[in-house]
Amino acid sequence: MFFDFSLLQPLGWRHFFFRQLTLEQLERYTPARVVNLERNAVRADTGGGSFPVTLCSRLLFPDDPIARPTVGDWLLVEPGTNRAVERLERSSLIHRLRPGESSDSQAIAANVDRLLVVAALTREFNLHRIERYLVIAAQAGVTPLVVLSKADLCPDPAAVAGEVSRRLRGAGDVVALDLLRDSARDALGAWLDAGTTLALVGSSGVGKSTLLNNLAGIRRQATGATREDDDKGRHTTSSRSLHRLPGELCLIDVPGLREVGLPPVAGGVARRFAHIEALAPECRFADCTHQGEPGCAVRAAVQAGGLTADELDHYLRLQAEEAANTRRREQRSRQQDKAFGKMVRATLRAKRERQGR
Ligand SMILES: Nc1nc2c(ncn2[C@@H]2O[C@H](COP(=O)(O)OP(=O)(O)OP(=O)(O)O)[C@@H](O)[C@H]2O)c(=O)[nH]1
Ligand SMILES: [Zn+2]
Repeated sequence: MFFDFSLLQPLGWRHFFFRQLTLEQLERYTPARVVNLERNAVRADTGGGSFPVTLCSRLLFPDDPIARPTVGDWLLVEPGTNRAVERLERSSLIHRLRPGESSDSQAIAANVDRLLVVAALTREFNLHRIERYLVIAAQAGVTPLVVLSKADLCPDPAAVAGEVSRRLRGAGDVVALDLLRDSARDALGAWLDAGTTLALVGSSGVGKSTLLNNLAGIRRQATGATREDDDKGRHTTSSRSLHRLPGELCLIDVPGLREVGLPPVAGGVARRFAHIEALAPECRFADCTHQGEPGCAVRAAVQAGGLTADELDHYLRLQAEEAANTRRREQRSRQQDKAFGKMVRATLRAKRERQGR
């Protein structure tokens, strides 16, 4: 008796996941999507509502912490016991540098089709912060959709949208909205096919919950009151959830995502700034840093107006950050390997000594 897979489609199930299953797994387990994660409590859904699942120890303590199930992951669950025995390969993974002193990646959301980057058109508006999310999207291979909220508070939202759009260079879309009055579904409809999974990111107070409610068809009364200190701390829970919205949309909400350090893996910056990287081979020096060397094709592009100095400057800074994070991670894992090797040698030596006696 097989499970009815049509129940999973509104949850984002697709061929990519189905083809990972063996016949035996099909008979024994049910696929379930992780819809809530709070500390070690995991809830999943098979189409009929969420329920708690326990993770087998292999899933709970993988070699690489990034492999641990996160919101949006598909698990194979044993009916009856609700024990998850397997995590399916991900179609995408949004991750960032784990905040604090660590050099690890932190998984934010798995199996995401589009990254909804929300930024408010207020005094706190910051193009560089948006661009940072764009690198994270590029790293994950997920197309971004930038939602500029609070358009009603900005004298010329179209101009800002145009500026963001130029920076995107076709690698995503931009929409400016008054989230309290406009219909987000009308405005974003073209990008929201049934079965799409969105991940919602943006600073505190930019309107993420308002956008979620708007997409869910819940329109709160406009109070006219807007918080002035949008970027300042407001305590948010650590719970991350996947919400099911009308039109078979899944939206992953990541509260409290204020720090967005680039994950310690190369690739995101190069992909996001492919138009700059493509110029580098034209520089006179193969190791040109584009910081003032003669014959620099990248600086020449700035002179010619094809690139703004600000964009180049931010690219260089993000590139340095990504490289530093990656280096730190490699150093750490070398140290761990060394410590592990030392332990193995000590154990072998002890064994030899015991046998020698
Ligand atoms: N004028 C105006 N106010 C908005 C708009 N969108 C959201 N707001 C208001 O901005 C405030 C913050 O919105 P939220 O949706 O709570 O922001 P958030 O991003 O979910 O914030 P956190 O939960 O802290 O991450 C609320 O008072 C909203 O009513 C908009 O488009 N225009
Ligand atoms: Zn150069």
